[in-house]
Amino acid sequence: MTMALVEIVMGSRSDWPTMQKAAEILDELQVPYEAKVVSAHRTPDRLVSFAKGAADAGRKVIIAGAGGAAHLPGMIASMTHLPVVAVPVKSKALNGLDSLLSIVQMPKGVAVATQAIGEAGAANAGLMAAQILATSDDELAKRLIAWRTRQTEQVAVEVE
Ligand SMILES: Nc1c(C(=O)O)ncn1[C@@H]1O[C@H](COP(=O)(O)O)[C@@H](O)[C@H]1O
Repeated sequence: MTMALVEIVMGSRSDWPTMQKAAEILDELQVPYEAKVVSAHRTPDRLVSFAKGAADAGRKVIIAGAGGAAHLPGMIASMTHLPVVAVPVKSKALNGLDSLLSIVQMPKGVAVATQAIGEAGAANAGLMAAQILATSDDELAKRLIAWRTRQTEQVAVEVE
């Protein structure tokens, strides 16, 4: 069995349609991952055990998505040295601006790599996680370069 290198965590099952976009990119790049629901607010004990155990469990990067009062990515980052790539999920009430502002304004000393709001941000979170892993994995770096080349070719066809 291949060990998951990336953990995709989200505050609620309702975030999955967004966070699935990260999973799709990781699938395309053949990066093994797991996905689970963890909430700083609703399941605080589960959050602590996940965040404190993630490195020992073999994870190298954490992707964390949450909406509204989105404290999940920052709280995870406070309890692990692993890079946390964050996705502000688009909220119904405020279109994700609340999620973005909750996530992005981290205090100095605890870093979170915040992506754009919604599905594009989730896809880019998958790419960013792969790019981090590719710094020590030459085969993955080749797959990333090929992925980008295909994207460039696709755009070239579309604009012709
Ligand atoms: N922002 C957080 C956290 C957290 O940050 O710990 N836990 C759940 N949530 C968010 O609440 C929103 C609504 O959740 P429900 O759809 O379950 O009511 C979701 O976008 C989730 O990420």
